[in-house]
Amino acid sequence: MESGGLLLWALPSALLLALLLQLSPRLRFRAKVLSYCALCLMASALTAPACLLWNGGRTVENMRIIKNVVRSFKYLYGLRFDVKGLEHFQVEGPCVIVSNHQSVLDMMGLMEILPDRCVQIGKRELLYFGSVGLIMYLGGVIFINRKSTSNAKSVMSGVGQAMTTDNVKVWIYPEGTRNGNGDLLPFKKGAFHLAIQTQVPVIPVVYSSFTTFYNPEKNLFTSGRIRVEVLPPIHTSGMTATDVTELCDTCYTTMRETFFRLSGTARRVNGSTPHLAQ
Ligand SMILES: CCCCC/C=C\C/C=C\CCCCCCCC(=O)SCCNC(=O)CCNC(=O)[C@H](O)C(C)(C)COP(=O)(O)OP(=O)(O)OC[C@H]1O[C@@H](n2cnc3c(N)ncnc32)[C@H](O)[C@@H]1OP(=O)(O)O
Ligand SMILES: CCCCCCCC/C=C\CCCCCCCC(=O)OC[C@@H](O)COP(=O)(O)O
Repeated sequence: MESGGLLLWALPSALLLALLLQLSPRLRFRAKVLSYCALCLMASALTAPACLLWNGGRTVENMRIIKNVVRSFKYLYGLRFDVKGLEHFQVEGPCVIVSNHQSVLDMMGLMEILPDRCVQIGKRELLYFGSVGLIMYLGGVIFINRKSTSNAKSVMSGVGQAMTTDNVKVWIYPEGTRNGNGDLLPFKKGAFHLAIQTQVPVIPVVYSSFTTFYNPEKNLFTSGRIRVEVLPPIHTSGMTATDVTELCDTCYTTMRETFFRLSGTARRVNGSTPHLAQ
């Protein structure tokens, strides 16, 4: 096609698309989320060869490369992180880090503060997200089958051994799924079993609510500021399987209080009308 003809089609199409994006908040929201997914896919495809060349294959060392790439994404989406308590990551040896999980945007918050030699536990399905699955595999992400408790448990006990022999930290989202409703879901216990089985500290990390700048129900995806707090380690030496529930409850209560404080929002009591957070 001649360049004049191309211009005749391309220009009005671009203008029409821009107009549609302006008119429809839903379309604008979807386009922005889609752009995030495309960015992740593209960045992963470009970073994977660098990981292979630099470190030769699947290793936690690749997380440093991934982290440096992902940390630049926040500028594209106007997101800023105010981080407190990073000194609590300075523990000797392995630990289990637990944090709240609100959306796919959490990857940016994760990479903002990810300590060295730290891998995440992720659902098995992520492995099939094209280049994103590949980069996660290369970074050493541990994939679990959430549909099979026995499989998840046996993978987790293998993780425990690797943590101590390879001096690796593990990052787990104890809610077990994304939750953007302005509260925390009840915690699953795998992270706390792992910490007690390996006798390593649990370090809770809390991200403030995204709801003021990211809310799929309201087609909202704007720039925003996220407050992050790394809480002091909870030591597990001497704890046994009978302490799992108490450890899990302590973490949940502390993280939920911190979440409401950081978000400056209301506290829900048994799903009822929220009371103002103190
Ligand atoms: C360069 C550009 C890059 C672009 C960006 C791309 C990528 C960036 C790269 C890397 C980033 C990766 C980030 C990955 C994030 C992934 C996020 C997720 O996928 S979250 C979902 C997956 N994670 C989890 O589910 C973890 C939390 N879940 C659990 O801990 C669960 O307990 C479980 C182990 C999965 C099991 O769950 P299930 O529902 O099946 O059972 P229950 O929890 O109810 O437990 C039943 C029963 O078993 C006991 N239990 C649990 N675990 C253990 C254990 N390890 N040992 C012994 N017993 C265990 C539990 O206590 C229950 O018993 P009881 O009721 O008696 O207490
Ligand atoms: C050739 C295959 C093409 C596949 C296309 C896949 C498109 C998606 C591409 C990129 C998305 C970027 C996602 C970054 C990683 C997000 C990790 C994440 O947040 O996973 C969610 C998981 O914690 C919990 O899942 P659920 O809330 O239980 O659900």
